[in-house]
Amino acid sequence: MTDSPHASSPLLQARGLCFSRNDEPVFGPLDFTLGPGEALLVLGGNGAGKTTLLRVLAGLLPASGGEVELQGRPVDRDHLARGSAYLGHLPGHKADLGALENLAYSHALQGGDPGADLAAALAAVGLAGHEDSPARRLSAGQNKRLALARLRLQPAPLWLLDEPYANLDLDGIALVNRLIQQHLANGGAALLTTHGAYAAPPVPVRTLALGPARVPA
Ligand SMILES: Nc1ncnc2c1ncn2[C@@H]1O[C@H](COP(=O)(O)OP(=O)(O)OP(=O)(O)O)[C@@H](O)[C@H]1O
Repeated sequence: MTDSPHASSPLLQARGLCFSRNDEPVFGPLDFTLGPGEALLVLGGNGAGKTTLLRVLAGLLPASGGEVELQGRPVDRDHLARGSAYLGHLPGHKADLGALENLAYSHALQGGDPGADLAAALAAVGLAGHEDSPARRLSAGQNKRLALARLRLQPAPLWLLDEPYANLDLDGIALVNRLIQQHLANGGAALLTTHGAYAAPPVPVRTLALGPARVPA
């Protein structure tokens, strides 16, 4: 996926990465690496900091300390945002725009290939026939599928998937697994969280355990 002079470096490397809120540690310090073709499952109970970690790696939140490198280069939040594709709990679609318009909007925003066949991308996630449906009229699972179409078109090597199986039927779960498999086979990497005992990526995964959530005194 990269032909940079740093191609032999891990795709992602975190050293001493930590995040605190109001001086209360949420996670870390964490040290981990993720190579091309690898998946890392972030484990931890409710409130352990899994979403926060993914948001820090997506450049959406500032780390409180530590360093992150992408393909051997130290990166700031802007680089993280550009070098990763984040699939969060909330799909972030424009409620009044149709599925195809939403996809076109996010695709343009991420600087995607202007020649991409967006209708085919919708069909590939099972949304053929919903091109003109406003996002507010899509079900939770259909909104997740629309977010998966966006993810599939994003050229970022690092995928950050927060509960990617949530709201999906069995066919949708298989779709996520296929997308992860293809992404890894293409030299990408994925960090993901899942609470679902019913779903896990069909690839060897390493795990990263976050500590238990803090219980207020
Ligand atoms: N916007 C916020 N403002 C203040 N505290 C927050 C905010 N978002 C999360 N937190 C707190 O940060 C901690 C970590 O939350 P986070 O969402 O990262 O946990 P998680 O491991 O993803 O949990 P879950 O499994 O329930 O999704 C929790 O204690 C949570 O209450």
